[in-house]
Amino acid sequence: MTLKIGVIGTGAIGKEHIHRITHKLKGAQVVAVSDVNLEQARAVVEGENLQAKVYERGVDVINASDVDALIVTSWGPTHEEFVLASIAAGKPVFCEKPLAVTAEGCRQIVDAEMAAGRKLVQVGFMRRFDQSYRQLKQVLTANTIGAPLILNCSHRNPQSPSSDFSGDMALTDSCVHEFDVLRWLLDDDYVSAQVIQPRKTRLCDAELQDPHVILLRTRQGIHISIESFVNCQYGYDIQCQVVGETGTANLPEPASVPVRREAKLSSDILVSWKDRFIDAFDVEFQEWIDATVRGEMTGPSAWDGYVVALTGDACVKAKYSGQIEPIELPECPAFYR
Ligand SMILES: NC(=O)c1ccc[n+]([C@@H]2O[C@H](COP(=O)([O-])OP(=O)(O)OC[C@H]3O[C@@H](n4cnc5c(N)ncnc54)[C@H](O)[C@@H]3O)[C@@H](O)[C@H]2O)c1
Ligand SMILES: O[C@H]1[C@H](O)[C@@H](O)[C@H](O)[C@@H](O)[C@H]1O
Repeated sequence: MTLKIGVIGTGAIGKEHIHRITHKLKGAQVVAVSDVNLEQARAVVEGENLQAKVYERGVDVINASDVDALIVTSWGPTHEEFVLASIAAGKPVFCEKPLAVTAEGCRQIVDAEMAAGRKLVQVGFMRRFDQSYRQLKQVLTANTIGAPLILNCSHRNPQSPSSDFSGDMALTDSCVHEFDVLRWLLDDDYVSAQVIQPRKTRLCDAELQDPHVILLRTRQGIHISIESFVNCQYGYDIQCQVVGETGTANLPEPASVPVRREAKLSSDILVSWKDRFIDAFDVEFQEWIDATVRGEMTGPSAWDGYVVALTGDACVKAKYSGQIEPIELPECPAFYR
């Protein structure tokens, strides 16, 4: 069976996903697209040589009779509406992060999915599908470095990731990837957050605080430090080091040829999330397509999206209070265990 997909949002990542589904992956076809920028949606259909209808409204893609499943890659504040409409239509939906821009919005989605009685929602936390994170998890699972005690992580973008990047988006839009992948890596949850605002870089919008340092504590007492620096200038650099009782384990660097030349040793650093996680996105979508065809949902769930949003909210609160703020997670419903 070929899974017939409708895509809402044909911007940067929407285009990427349409391309990989059409030209790289197996088992799915994009049959409908929508974007408030209709011209752009039409250009993507033409550029990718798709046999797909272009709809003015996302909700019409969701309700189209030939669409089996949805991909939501529109602007973050629209996600909640489209995910809820997909659940109401009884159709599986892959939603790019954030699941919703508020924790309340994520909770509505969790409640709607549980009421529907079937897992339909997957959230685009692609790092769980990245080979280097999977290798790091294997090292921890094999107990190679003993119990994890401390994590030192960095999330660095060369420049602010989008033109509308503002306010606390470093905490609610960028570091969501760390919030998700680290609890998955450790099989743990967070209990508190503290946010430090170091000296600001001059090389960004004057109103933006950049960088941030986020300190999280987990139920097992593991201390996590995340440096978020979204205008670091030099590249797209994601780091994670786990300090365990008997050793340390680092997230492997993306492969690059070390060059020795003119008394220097150098290797390339990537500059975009598109390249750093290109293979992870491919694996993420192939697994989603295959699971959806089997009638299953195996990736990061709406509950994961909700936990991440609660963590982001606690970080925003901690940023302005200057205090260590508790992260109070409700018990995970049996539906998601
Ligand atoms: N997983 C990742 O690493 C990753 C990377 C980039 C973006 N994202 C997420 O993907 C989403 C899109 O990001 P992007 O970089 O492609 O942004 P973008 O601005 O390039 O694209 C967003 C698109 O959504 C469209 N849009 C806005 N409102 C809409 C509506 N009501 N109906 C249909 N289309 C609408 C816009 O016209 C635009 O084309 C964001 O939520 C972002 O956080 C995730
Ligand atoms: O939307 C983007 C994307 O998710 C990237 O992976 C991340 O590095 C950026 O900081 C974020 O804002």
